[in-house]
Amino acid sequence: MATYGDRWDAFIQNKAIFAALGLVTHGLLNNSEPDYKFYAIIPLWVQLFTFATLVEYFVGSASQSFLAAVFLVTSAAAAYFGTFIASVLIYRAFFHRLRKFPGPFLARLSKLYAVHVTLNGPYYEEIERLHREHGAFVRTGPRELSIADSDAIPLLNGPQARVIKGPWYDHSKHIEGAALHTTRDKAEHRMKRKDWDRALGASSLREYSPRINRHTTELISQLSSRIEKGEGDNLRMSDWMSFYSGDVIGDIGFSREFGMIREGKRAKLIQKLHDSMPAVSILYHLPWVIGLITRTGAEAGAKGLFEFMHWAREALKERKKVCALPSLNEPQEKDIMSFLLEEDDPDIPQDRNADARIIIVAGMDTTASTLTFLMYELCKNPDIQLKLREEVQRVAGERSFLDVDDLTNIQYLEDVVNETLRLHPAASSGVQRETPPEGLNVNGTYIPGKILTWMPMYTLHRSAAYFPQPLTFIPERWSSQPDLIQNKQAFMPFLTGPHKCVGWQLAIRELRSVTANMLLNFEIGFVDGDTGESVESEARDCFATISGPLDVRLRPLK
Ligand code: HEM
Repeated sequence: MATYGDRWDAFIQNKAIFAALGLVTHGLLNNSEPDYKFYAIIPLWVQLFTFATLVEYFVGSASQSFLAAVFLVTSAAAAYFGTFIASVLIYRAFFHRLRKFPGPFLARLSKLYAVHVTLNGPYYEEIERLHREHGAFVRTGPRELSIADSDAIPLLNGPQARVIKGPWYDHSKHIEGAALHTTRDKAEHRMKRKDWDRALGASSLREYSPRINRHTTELISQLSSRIEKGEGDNLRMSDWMSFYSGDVIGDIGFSREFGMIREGKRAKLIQKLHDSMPAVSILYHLPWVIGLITRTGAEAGAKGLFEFMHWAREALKERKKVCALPSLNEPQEKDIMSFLLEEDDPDIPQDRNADARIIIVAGMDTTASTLTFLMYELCKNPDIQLKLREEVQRVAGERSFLDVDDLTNIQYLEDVVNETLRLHPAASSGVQRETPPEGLNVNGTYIPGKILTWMPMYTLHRSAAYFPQPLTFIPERWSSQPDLIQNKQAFMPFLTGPHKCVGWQLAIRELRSVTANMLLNFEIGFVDGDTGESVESEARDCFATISGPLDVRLRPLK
C-alpha cells in the first residue's frame, strides 16, 4: 500500500499537475487584475514553496538531502511558473480585450517595455512617436491605452466623466492614507478639494504675494551677486529655478524655510528627492513594486520614501509648535496648511502628512521644470526675449522690480508662459485613469472596462491638427495669431475638470514673477558654444517631467 511519502513523491514529480495548476492560477487571477496584490500573493507563493520543500524533505522519499528536496520542489515550481507565465503572455499578446489596438508588440506583454524605453530617453517622446506611427489609440501596456484625441478629454477628465483615478494612485496609501492627489474615491476627493480650493483660491493667493515677492527679490539679488563674483558666464539656471520653486513652496505650503536660494544649493531632503528621480522614473511604470517593497517590510528598499514621510511628519509638527505659541495662533502669514489643519487640534491627521508631501512633490519640480524650459526658450529665441522685455519695461517704468500683483495684465507674458506650457507640459505622458466596468465609447471606438488610460499632453500639445507649426515656439498664437490654434481644448497643461491642478494659479504667479523680473534685470543667453539641448535630451519622465540641466550666460542690464 502506498504511503503518504509515496503519494507525495508522485505528486511533486508530476509536472503535468503543476502545469495545470499554473493555468488554473492564471484563470483565477486574470479577472482580478492582481498586480497590485502582489504584496500578498508573492509571500504566499514563497510560503507554499518553503512548505513543499519541508514536506519533501521530511515526508517524501525521493530526495536524499535537503538540497535535493529544494531542487525537486524548484523543478515543480518551474513547471508551475513556466506555464503560468507562458499562459499570461499568450493571453496578453493574442486574446486580451485590447488585442485590436495597435502598439509595440512587447508593450502588449509587459510594462517592462516602458521601463526599457525609460532607460533610453524620455518616455513621452516615445509615446509621441508611437502616436505618429499608429494614430490616436496606442496600446502601451498589457491593459493600458494612450489616447491622443481631444474628443476623449471630457470622457476622461470632465466633471461627468465616469472614469476614476487608476490604481497607480494607491501605491503608498496603506502607509499614511491618501493625499488630495492620490484620493481615488470621487466623493472623498470632492470633500478634500473644498479645503484645498480655499487654500489656493484668489483671496489666499493675494495673501501669499509678499512671500513670492520676497523669494523673487532674493533670487535676483543672489544671481546679481554671482555675476559680480564673475560667475555670470556659466550659471546652472535649472538649479536656480529648482531652488526658487522649492523655497516658495516650502514657505507657502507650510511656512518651512529651505533657504536654497540663499545657500545656492539644494536642502538635504530636496537633494535626496532629486537623487531618487531615476528610480522614480522607472517605478512609476511598476507601482506594484513600491507596494511590494513597502508592504513586505523591506523598508531599506524604500528608504527614501520613508525618510520623506518622516521628514514631512516632523515638518508639520514643527509648524504646529510655532503656531501653538501663545502669541501666534497661526503663522504670521497664512500658508496652505492654515486651511488644511485645525490649528486647535493637537494631533495632525495622517493624511495631512501625505498632503504635505504632495505640496512638495506637486508644487516644486513641476514649476521648476516649467521655469527652466521657459528660460531655455528665451535663450533660443532672442527676438522673443527682447519683445517680452520691452513689454515688461513698459509696465515697470523706472522700477527694476515688479510685484507679482502688478503682472496680471501683460498679454505677451501670458503668451510666453502658455507657449512654454504647450511645448513643455509638466505631466507630459498624462495621468492614469481607469475606465468604468461597462467601458467607454470615444468617437465610435469602444474602450473596454477596467482599462488604464493616459492622455499624453506632450503629444496633444504637439499635434499639427490642433496647433499648426506645432514645434515652433510662437507666443503670438495665444493672442494676435489665433489661426495657429485649431483646438484650444487640447491645451491642458494643468489638466481640466474636478482634478485640475489646484495649484495652477500659484504656479502661474511664480512663472510671471520670475520671468518678468529676470528680464528687467538680466539679458539671458546660452553659454558660449552651447545650444542648451541637454535641457530636453536629459529630461526625465517621472510622472512629472524633470527638465535636464540648463547652463546660461547672464549679463546685467545697464
Ligand atoms: C507649472 C506647474 C504645475 C503644473 C504643470 C501642474 C500640473 C498638474 C497636473 C497635470 C495635475 C493633475 C495630476 C493628476 O491628476 O494626477 C496636477 C494636480 C495637482 N497639482 Fe499641480 N501643477 C503645477 C504646479 C502645482 C503647484 C505649485 C501646486 C501647489 C501645491 C500644485 C498642486 C497640485 C495638487 C495638490 C494636485 C492634485 C489635485 C487633485 O487631484 O485634485 N501643482 N497638477
